[in-house]
Amino acid sequence: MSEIKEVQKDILVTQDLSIGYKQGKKERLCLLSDINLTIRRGEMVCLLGPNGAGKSTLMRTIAGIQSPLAGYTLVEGIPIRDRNFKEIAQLLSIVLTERINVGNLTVYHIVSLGRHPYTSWMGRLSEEDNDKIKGALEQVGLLHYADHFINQLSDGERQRVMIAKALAQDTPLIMLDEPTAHLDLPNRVDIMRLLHRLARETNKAILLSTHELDLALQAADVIWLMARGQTIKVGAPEDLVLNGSIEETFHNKSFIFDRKTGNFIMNYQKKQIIQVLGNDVMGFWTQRALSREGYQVTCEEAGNCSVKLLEDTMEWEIHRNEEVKKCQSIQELLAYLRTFLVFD
Ligand SMILES: Nc1ncnc2c1ncn2[C@@H]1O[C@H](COP(=O)(O)OP(=O)(O)OP(=O)(O)O)[C@@H](O)[C@H]1O
Repeated sequence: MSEIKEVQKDILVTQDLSIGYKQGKKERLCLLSDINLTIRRGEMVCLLGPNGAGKSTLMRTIAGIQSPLAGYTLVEGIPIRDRNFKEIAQLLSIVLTERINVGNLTVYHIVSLGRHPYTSWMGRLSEEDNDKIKGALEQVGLLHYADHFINQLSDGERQRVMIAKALAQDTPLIMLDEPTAHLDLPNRVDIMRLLHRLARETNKAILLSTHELDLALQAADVIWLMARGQTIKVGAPEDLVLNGSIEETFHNKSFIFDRKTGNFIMNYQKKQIIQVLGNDVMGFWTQRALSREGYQVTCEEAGNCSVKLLEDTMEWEIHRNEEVKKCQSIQELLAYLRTFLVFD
């Protein structure tokens, strides 16, 4: 009991958790064991990892949907294991990936479902329930949509409705399974920013699984980095970049993780070396285009070809042997380079 008291300052604690599957009477597939993780108040944690790493299994086990092979999860010091549905629903709320398709329900009605663990068996909403629903809609910026039917909303707005439902449920921990999966880039950014702001404003703990590495690196307070059979790496995104954990976890011969920008760059086979004179934004995009074309770009003198960037006029000057050719676009530059790649 003393152990449990000690960890109450953290909203979520996993203690010596083992996750996996029972296969038959004796066989077990243990994906990972001795998982000891915590999430503090006001913190947004992103769970990242390649396909099949065990993210969904970990999320389901934390949420009590799946039994752990060993160990347990505590939310505000209360063990999730063996709690009934209503008790768990007062400790954690879950936003699933699936797009909801309930056209004849209003936004208000859907968010009100979050109050289910608190209402009587008749489901009648009290004044407090209605206040929480309106407050949740306000927090996600959708109060003016309260009377709209869900099928009148965009995917981004629907996702915000589901987040409002979780807020109305008023649990210390909110878990989201790939919350940006069906969204375009502006909506993905909005949802991540919203979740980060909500963690701060509500002082709740937010845990989400995602494949959005770049967004997670920018928005998460903490990243849990999961790879099959390896201990979960935990840290601020920047620490995990600097210590090489991100690169190691997503290691693949098709792309390279650029520690300077936090981006993955496609790893093209380099056939030729080319000198590029000039840098800045024009240099960055020229280098990207040349890499795709199979050139290894250098600022040193190399080979028989160099590209000079004329930034004032946005032109590219190609010097090859004694010839000089000016191009007005990267497309033209690449087309020109291709003409003599064939003959070289
Ligand atoms: N019901 C099951 N019984 C046995 N093994 C399972 C079961 N569900 C998943 N697994 C295995 O557990 C491993 C982890 O799966 P999980 O879905 O947790 O990974 P994930 O990281 O969420 O993957 P993804 O990113 O593709 O969603 C996989 O190798 C999968 O084959």
